Amino acid sequence: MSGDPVIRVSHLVKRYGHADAPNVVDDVSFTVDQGRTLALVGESGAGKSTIGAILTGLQTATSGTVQVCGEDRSRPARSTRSRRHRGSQLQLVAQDPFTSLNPRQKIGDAIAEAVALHCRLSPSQRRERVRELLDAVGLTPHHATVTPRALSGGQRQRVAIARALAAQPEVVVLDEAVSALDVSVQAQVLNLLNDLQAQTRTAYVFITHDLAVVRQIAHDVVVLRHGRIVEQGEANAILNQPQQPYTQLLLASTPRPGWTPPPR
Ligand SMILES: Nc1ncnc2c1ncn2[C@@H]1O[C@H](COP(=O)(O)OP(=O)(O)OP(=O)(O)O)[C@@H](O)[C@H]1O
Repeated sequence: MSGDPVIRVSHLVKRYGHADAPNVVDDVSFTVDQGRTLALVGESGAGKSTIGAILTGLQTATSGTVQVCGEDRSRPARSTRSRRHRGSQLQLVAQDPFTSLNPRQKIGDAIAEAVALHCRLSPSQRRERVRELLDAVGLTPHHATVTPRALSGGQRQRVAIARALAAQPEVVVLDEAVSALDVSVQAQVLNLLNDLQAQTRTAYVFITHDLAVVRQIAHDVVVLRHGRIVEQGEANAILNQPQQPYTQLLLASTPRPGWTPPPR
């Protein structure tokens, strides 16, 4: 894998519905290397989630190609085996883990289920792996015994991350994964993601409308508007010296480090 991007998206186009419908993703190309975080940013309707849905196989591209770990993902998986194989390479963490967590299932069982799907382990090895995953995301064995309702939003998002990591994927796509959290909890989850990445070299595709979040997590940025790339490059360059008026406008509406709230 060394040196090869884990994600390669080339000339991606997506239209919903008839052939004359507008392209909601229009000729988008980017790569993501192992151990790096690419942020897809842009205002509502820019096409960010559609790109995430194509990467995760929930949507099919109209044209263009998507490769994950060198394998073509442009067509949907045909078999359960192929879906599982793809899941072992790429996992999704969505904005609201309530949609992916069964409200009646204990957290330990939810994580054990994800472990069992991707690794052949004995029951005792599986319990050990669940403990390791809970520990990796800053939760305790006690949390394994409760249902999602007993957890805070930040803790639920940690569970969603643990479930994604159970597959030991090369890539995690995070679609507005911290948007619903308070800023301080957001910072904790972003720190956790950074720490996990340093250990595992997992690549992240981070979908967000929030440039303050981009500042904390991204190595590279793709700025989208109406489905097209406005600007792309290293996060430092884009955030500190944006070249395009649209990026400048996005940045101007985002608090910067050192920003203090106006007096009340
Ligand atoms: N299933 C669908 N059918 C038809 N149109 C869709 C569908 N999903 C998204 N769209 C349209 O595609 C465009 C891009 O939507 P998308 O959700 O990808 O944007 P986004 O940048 O993620 O926005 P947001 O931040 O609001 O989620 C929008 O105009 C949206 O209405």
